[in-house]
Amino acid sequence: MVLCALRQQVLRCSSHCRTWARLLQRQRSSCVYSSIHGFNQDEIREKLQAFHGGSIDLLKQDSGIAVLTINNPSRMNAFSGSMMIDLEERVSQLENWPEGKGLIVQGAAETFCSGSDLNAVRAISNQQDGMKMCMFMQNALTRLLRLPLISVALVEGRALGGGAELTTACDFRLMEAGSVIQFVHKHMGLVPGWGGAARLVHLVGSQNALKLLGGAVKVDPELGVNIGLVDGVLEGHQKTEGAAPLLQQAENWLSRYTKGPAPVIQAVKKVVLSGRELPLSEALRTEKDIFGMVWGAPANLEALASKSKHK
Ligand SMILES: CCCC(=O)SCCNC(=O)CCNC(=O)[C@H](O)C(C)(C)COP(=O)(O)OP(=O)(O)OC[C@H]1O[C@@H](n2cnc3c(N)ncnc32)[C@H](O)[C@@H]1OP(=O)(O)O
Repeated sequence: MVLCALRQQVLRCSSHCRTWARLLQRQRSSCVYSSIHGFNQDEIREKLQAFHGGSIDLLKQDSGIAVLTINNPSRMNAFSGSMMIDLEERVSQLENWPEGKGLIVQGAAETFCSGSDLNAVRAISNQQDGMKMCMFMQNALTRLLRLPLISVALVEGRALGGGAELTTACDFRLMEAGSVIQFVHKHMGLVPGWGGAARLVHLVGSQNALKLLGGAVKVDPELGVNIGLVDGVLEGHQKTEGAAPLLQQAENWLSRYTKGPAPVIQAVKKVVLSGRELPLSEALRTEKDIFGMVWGAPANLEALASKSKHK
């Protein structure tokens, strides 16, 4: 009897291991570009490294919510080349965080991010380098969006150009009253290249995306909420007396979605992600695999044992 139960447990474990392996394989293929697309990650890393300044800082908290800070205040948190590399490394760390549940992406010193560092942009303004930088950032931001964590961009001050694109690589966007998201690319003779246009169309529809990009429209919190780009407006803590610090407000907002055991929250994100990205049949098969990982797992057994009512 005991042997039989043990055998069943071993079988269940090895089936979970196979499912994990398959899902991990899918996660590894999170990148859009690889060598088959002529993309050489080491080559572009070396080039980007030459444009240093600033950092991307990661704080993993015991609550399971991490904070990623874009930190280059003297340039309004513009992305230098070394920050692009930092971002990719921080995403790798988050991909390997079993206790993780949520992520807040913020800018340092009360502003979000003013896009690419224009000094680096000028230095690599030839077409080939621009394309390589674009592929590197699309890979990093696609992996950010595909993390098994529920992510929020906390927009304070300005999110311009690539900064606006970065907000779309999170599941949700929160804006402080008075802040602005603006796809200024048109004014720079550009279009988004970090995947921001494709994600924007998914978020707000092609009509609204065309208006925002074609008009380089300044999106304030009210417009953002109206078109479905923005999920919540936070009180400016400096202007509103008694308001909690913005990061605290964002953590409170996010915590309603991250409450619970990490494997369950990660599974929630994974089923939504597969529904969002995969054709229906494949999404259904992935959902089945993910379901198999939570079914009969500790959180499920505990919930069954507690005979909870959902009142
Ligand atoms: C595919 C990616 C496409 C892209 O992201 S292209 C880049 C798009 N972003 C931009 O064009 C932003 C340009 N900057 C601005 O419009 C303004 O600086 C901004 C952000 C509205 C802030 O204006 P102000 O508050 O008046 O402050 P300021 O202009 O004096 O800026 C303070 C210091 O920050 C610097 N800065 C701001 N954005 C930068 C950027 N993207 N790259 C490099 N440096 C940047 C700015 O040059 C200034 O430096 P400094 O004090 O003059 O040494």
